[in-house]
Amino acid sequence: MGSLLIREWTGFQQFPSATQNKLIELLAKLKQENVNTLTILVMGKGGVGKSSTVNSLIGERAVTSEALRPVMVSRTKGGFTLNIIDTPGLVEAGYVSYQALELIKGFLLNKTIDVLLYVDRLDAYRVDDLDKQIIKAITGTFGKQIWRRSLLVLTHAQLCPPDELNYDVYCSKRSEALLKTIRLGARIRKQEFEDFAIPAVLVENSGRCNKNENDEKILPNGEAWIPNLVKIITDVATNKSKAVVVDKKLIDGSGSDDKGKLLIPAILGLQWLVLKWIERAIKIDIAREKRGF
Ligand SMILES: Nc1nc2c(ncn2[C@@H]2O[C@H](COP(=O)(O)OP(=O)(O)OP(=O)(O)O)[C@@H](O)[C@H]2O)c(=O)[nH]1
Repeated sequence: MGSLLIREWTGFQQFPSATQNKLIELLAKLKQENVNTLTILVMGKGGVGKSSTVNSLIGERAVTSEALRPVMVSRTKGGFTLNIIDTPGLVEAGYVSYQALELIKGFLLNKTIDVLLYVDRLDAYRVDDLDKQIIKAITGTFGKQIWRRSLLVLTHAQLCPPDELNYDVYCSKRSEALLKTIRLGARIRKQEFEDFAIPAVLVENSGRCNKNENDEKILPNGEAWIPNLVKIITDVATNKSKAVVVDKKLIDGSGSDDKGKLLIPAILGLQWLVLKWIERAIKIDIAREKRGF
């Protein structure tokens, strides 16, 4: 982290004062809980709006799109440090990019992930097996616990739903479909998943996003989305679950496969017993043949 450049959070001044006031309140709340640093990891497929969301949160064009490697942007304000890690898309030629995951893993070594933003588009209508494979790969890399520290972020939220569906109904259908995919891909029991409820948050990064009378960017339902996104991030960061420490053990053991690894000695032992049993049976057979049976 020697070369890490931590700059003053000047982009903060770009937010309208109504947003600034709400953010100051949220930062004060974090301080009360002794949270002085937040490290947010942003992941998802390519082109879903990861970099744009990072820039919206920072309030400046801090990262450029199509980064081939993870990039961390760090900003400080009043003793608080915000780190946001933008990552390359997790799909390459229609498959999960394990190369991208390896790069992300390596970059995260010795860092702690406080919150994961899993980004997808609100205006995509399908969830398919590839989505499930991506969730599986993330879970395999960081362990199931990462989902307790995550938010589902849906970009392109300023849309007109198809088939004249009501906006809220459309949004909940899309987020439910993605949350179900997360549950199935991460193999989390339904009850457990419902207990820790991953929040879904809507985002509109476009410069053409509508604004309210206070100049804040709003969603079609009138909600100012930047303060709402930051609020949900702070809720997740303080939800009493453990942050994900990316150490060598996690990287080598790759999280959720640990249970499988524990079974390896048992399987080897069983194999040895079976071999011994076969050996014994063969010896008995040979002895019988010698005795002329
Ligand atoms: N209308 C609209 N466009 C968006 C939104 N978010 C991102 N975009 C656009 O979608 C395109 C892709 O956005 P990026 O932020 O580069 O997406 P990314 O996920 O970082 O892409 P990769 O770096 O390739 O993985 C860009 O042209 C953005 O301007 C959004 O909320 N609304």
